Amino acid sequence: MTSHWPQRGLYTITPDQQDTERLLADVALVLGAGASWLQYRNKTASAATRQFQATALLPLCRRHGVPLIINDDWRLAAAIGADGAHLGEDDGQLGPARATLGGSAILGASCYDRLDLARQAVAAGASYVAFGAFFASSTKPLARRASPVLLGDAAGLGVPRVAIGGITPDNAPGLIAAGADLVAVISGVFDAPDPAEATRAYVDCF
Ligand SMILES: Cc1ncc(COP(=O)(O)OP(=O)(O)O)c(N)n1
Ligand SMILES: Cc1nc(C(=O)O)sc1CCOP(=O)(O)O
Ligand SMILES: [Mg+2]
Repeated sequence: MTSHWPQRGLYTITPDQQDTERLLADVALVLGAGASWLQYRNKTASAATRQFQATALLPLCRRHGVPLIINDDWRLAAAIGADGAHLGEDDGQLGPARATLGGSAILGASCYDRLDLARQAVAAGASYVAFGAFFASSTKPLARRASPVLLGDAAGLGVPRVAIGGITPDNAPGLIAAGADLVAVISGVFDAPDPAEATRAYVDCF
């Protein structure tokens, strides 16, 4: 269901950035340097700011041919015409999201350290499954931890496997070798002194 988008590569996720100009400038650098997918995630902004920032990111993503996926809120994705949504355990059901966003939308599901959740997610309409956290994450220090073995165990699900959590250009190759199709990164890209250079370092892992 994600077929017209790249099925491998760097999946960048935005940080909690309140300054929209800075957000757009950093995302432009990252997309220009070869990121394959972008997720808009802002856990601290108001609903109005999230709508404003997500709307502003959409033409930028379109210019670079990169899908824009909205974290947590499939209704926002539908409202602005984004390419998909990412739902975790507290973010509602996949079924209504798929019914509203349509068959070609990218619909991601957090599966943490659980293959059973991944199987259920695919049955409910997920177009990719995400596992993590594989390493200690400064963004989410309390994230439960997953083993890379899970990525191999999920090989037969028929959807891309996304790895997340504390991923760096040094540890990404091990996850890719274990079966990750995309690696999802926040701080390793957006906290780097040069986000474009950091992006290229991840892209070179594939
Ligand atoms: C690609 C990807 N994987 C996992 C998550 C985490 O989702 P969730 O557990 O809902 O946590 P929050 O991101 O909402 O804090 C994700 N966003 N993206
Ligand atoms: C948002 C998120 N979800 C995780 C999970 O394990 O489900 S880990 C995580 C944080 C990812 O950020 P960073 O690349 O800075 O570690
Ligand atoms: Mg969530």
